[in-house]
Amino acid sequence: MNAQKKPRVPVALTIAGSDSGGGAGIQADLRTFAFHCVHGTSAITCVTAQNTLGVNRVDAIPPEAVVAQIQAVVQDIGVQAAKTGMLLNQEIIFAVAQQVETLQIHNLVVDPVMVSRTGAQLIDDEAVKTLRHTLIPKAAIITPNRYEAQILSGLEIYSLEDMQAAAEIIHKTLRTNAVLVKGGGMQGNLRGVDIWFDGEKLEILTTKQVETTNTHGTGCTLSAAIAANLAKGKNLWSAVQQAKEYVTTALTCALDIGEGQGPVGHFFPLLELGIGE
Ligand SMILES: Nc1ncnc2c1ncn2[C@@H]1O[C@H](COP(=O)(O)OP(=O)(O)OP(=O)(O)O)[C@@H](O)[C@H]1O
Ligand SMILES: Cc1ncc(COP(=O)(O)O)c(N)n1
Repeated sequence: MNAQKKPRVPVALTIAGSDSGGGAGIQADLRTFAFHCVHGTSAITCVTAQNTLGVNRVDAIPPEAVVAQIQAVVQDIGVQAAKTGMLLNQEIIFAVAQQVETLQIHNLVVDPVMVSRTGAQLIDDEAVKTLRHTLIPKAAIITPNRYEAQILSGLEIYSLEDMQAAAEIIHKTLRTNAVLVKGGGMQGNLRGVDIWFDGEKLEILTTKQVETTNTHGTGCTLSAAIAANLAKGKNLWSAVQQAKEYVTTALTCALDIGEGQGPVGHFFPLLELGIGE
């Protein structure tokens, strides 16, 4: 049995960390998969004690346990797409990259989670190196935010031109199939503008800017939505465009909970249709 076994419904796998506050990580990914009518499966890499104010503690799951979760899902259920989020350390990254290769997991979205929006470093320096060399080259697309794109490209990013240059450098030096540099961390009217580059097409993705500080989990949600769309058989460019629309809608429904940055509202668009009241 391999990753391509066809189930009745599309299946996606998230390989990521748990966020106790429910805003990002595995919790955001599974809600996003469900909203897209894709069956969500998970391999948990670490457990964070976190809320809207920040990350208080992180406990790693042993790499063998991460591998066992991936194998349990893929060997029985099969997955049409997968995403990675917070992978924490180089042992986990290496183990995940090996499983992607061995189990032939296709349609892989790598969200190279390194620094959270609250400024917390979420992965150590050795792990960044391993991510570059083992997992990133296997991805259909990688989705760095502004700060991650700076680390991966070696450029300081302040303008649209900087974002475009970073996307081109990342594509060239890391040999990725496609890259989406996300602009949630940009200032002024660049906030929410993303850059796509696949070696041929350089595109600027713009949607309406949402005036909210409740943006926790936007990156996780975007990459999970891309994976969900790929699991449903959409091509990469359509998957990205539709995921961008979804994250914008979820942002307009962001939740004002906690004292810090609240999460996006994954299912709250349904309330407008009178479902879930
Ligand atoms: N205020 C906003 N208005 C519109 N779109 C936004 C806004 N903030 C973020 N986005 C969009 O959300 C998506 C995620 O980008 P962002 O740069 O926030 O990722 P991130 O930093 O990885 O997210 P996370 O907070 O999960 O780590 C992108 O498509 C980005 O353009
Ligand atoms: C488990 C986990 N995964 C990813 C993020 C990044 O999300 P954010 O930048 O919104 O904090 C996070 N904070 N926690």
